[in-house]
Amino acid sequence: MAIDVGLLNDCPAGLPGVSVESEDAAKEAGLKLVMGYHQGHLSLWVPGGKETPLSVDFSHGKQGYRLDHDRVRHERLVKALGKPREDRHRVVDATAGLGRDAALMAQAGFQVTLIERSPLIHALLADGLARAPAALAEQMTLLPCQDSRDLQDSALHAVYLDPMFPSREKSAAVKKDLLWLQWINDYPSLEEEQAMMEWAWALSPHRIVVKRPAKAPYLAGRAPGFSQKGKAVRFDVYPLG
Ligand SMILES: C[S@@+](CC[C@H](N)C(=O)[O-])C[C@H]1O[C@@H](n2cnc3c(N)ncnc32)[C@H](O)[C@@H]1O
Repeated sequence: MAIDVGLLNDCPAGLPGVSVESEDAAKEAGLKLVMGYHQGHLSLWVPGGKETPLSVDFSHGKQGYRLDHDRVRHERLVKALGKPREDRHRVVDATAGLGRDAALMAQAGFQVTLIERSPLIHALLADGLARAPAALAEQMTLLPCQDSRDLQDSALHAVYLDPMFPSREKSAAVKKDLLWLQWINDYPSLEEEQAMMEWAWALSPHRIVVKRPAKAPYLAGRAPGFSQKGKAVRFDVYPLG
């Protein structure tokens, strides 16, 4: 079950969580995470913890480096997407999360529609996009917080899926941001995975690309046409036409 997050007074209105006056109050209330503004970014962090707060930043740090024009075409995700055909440059990122993969796809030249159903993660993403470089932000459209399966769309190059998958590693080895995402999100059931695949199929994109941990079973048990394999993750590609 997802945990409750402490919401400081400066958080956007309407988010789910427990209102707290201060970080100390969140800690005293036993809340594992708190949300508020840190250095001008909407952020999530462990109250009283030493870890750097988590926010979405498309300009600096590791993400900024990966977005370099020359590097992006070497990314396995971009290879898995292949070259867009005709005038189909649009990709639906149905599990947008913190928008990292969406930014790679946008930088590779795709027009990306981002969908995120967790209100807290959606708020982080919206804040990051509001600060993103204009050229990148123009390639990315964040829809209002919703379940992607409510979307009907057509003429897509690809639907991209990166649903949560339980980590096999011990907590200390799991990256901080991944661990925190795991705290506030529930894992999809097999039925949900199947529904996600069926929805993606029904949109008739040229291909569906699914990100999985390297050793994880195929999403919804469906074998892909081929995979782009890396050490830690692989991208399963379902060419549809
Ligand atoms: C592993 S994260 C994705 C990380 C993302 N690829 C990135 O680069 O930051 C999965 C995200 O998908 C979202 N999600 C899962 N099922 C969804 C659905 N049916 N509709 C919209 N969002 C969904 C979860 O809330 C979670 O934030």
